[in-house]
Amino acid sequence: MVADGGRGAQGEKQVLVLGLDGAGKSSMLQGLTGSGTCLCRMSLNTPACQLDFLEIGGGEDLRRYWAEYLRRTHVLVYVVDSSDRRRLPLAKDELHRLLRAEGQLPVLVLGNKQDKPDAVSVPELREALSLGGVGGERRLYLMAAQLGADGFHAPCSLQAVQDLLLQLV
Ligand SMILES: Nc1nc2c(ncn2[C@@H]2O[C@H](COP(=O)(O)OP(=O)(O)OP(=O)(O)O)[C@@H](O)[C@H]2O)c(=O)[nH]1
Ligand SMILES: [Mg+2]
Repeated sequence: MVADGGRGAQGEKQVLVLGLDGAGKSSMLQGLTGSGTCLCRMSLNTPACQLDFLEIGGGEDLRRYWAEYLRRTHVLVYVVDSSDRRRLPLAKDELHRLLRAEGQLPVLVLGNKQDKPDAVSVPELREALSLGGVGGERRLYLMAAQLGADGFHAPCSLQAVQDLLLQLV
């Protein structure tokens, strides 16, 4: 691989996966890449390119490092636990901190755990995360997801995630 100091490596696209602890980041990576282990770095070969996923944990101690990984990233996946109503304001603040740090980066927000009875809907999530005001040139998508209820992955939603990522990188 050529060390180009930026986002140029042809064929390899870095997908940064962030979100509060327990949001479902590892569940998404396990579902997409089919790997049973819980590593924070995984690759997925598609006909178009190789998607290199990098997950940084969402615990309070790790969040302060999130922004440092944005520069080499082609697309940010931000996973939110839609049933964690108490921490939606925190998830919003952390997301907007990232959006301010990188003005152009494409973002896919996943409203995860839609299977849970207390999950907020996609329109409610758009409101709670203040996504309506994110405008300008940025490509930002919000998708409902159900990434890993007790090891169960909804294959359709994972395929949709992969398809959208390939459009965004
Ligand atoms: N009900 C339900 N549970 C889910 C879903 N996605 C993930 N989980 C569960 O939520 C818990 C946390 O998921 P992880 O994927 O480990 O979360 P994470 O974002 O990687 O968390 P950290 O690595 O600690 O930052 C696990 O017990 C998962 O099985 C979902 O869509 N529905
Ligand atoms: Mg994890």
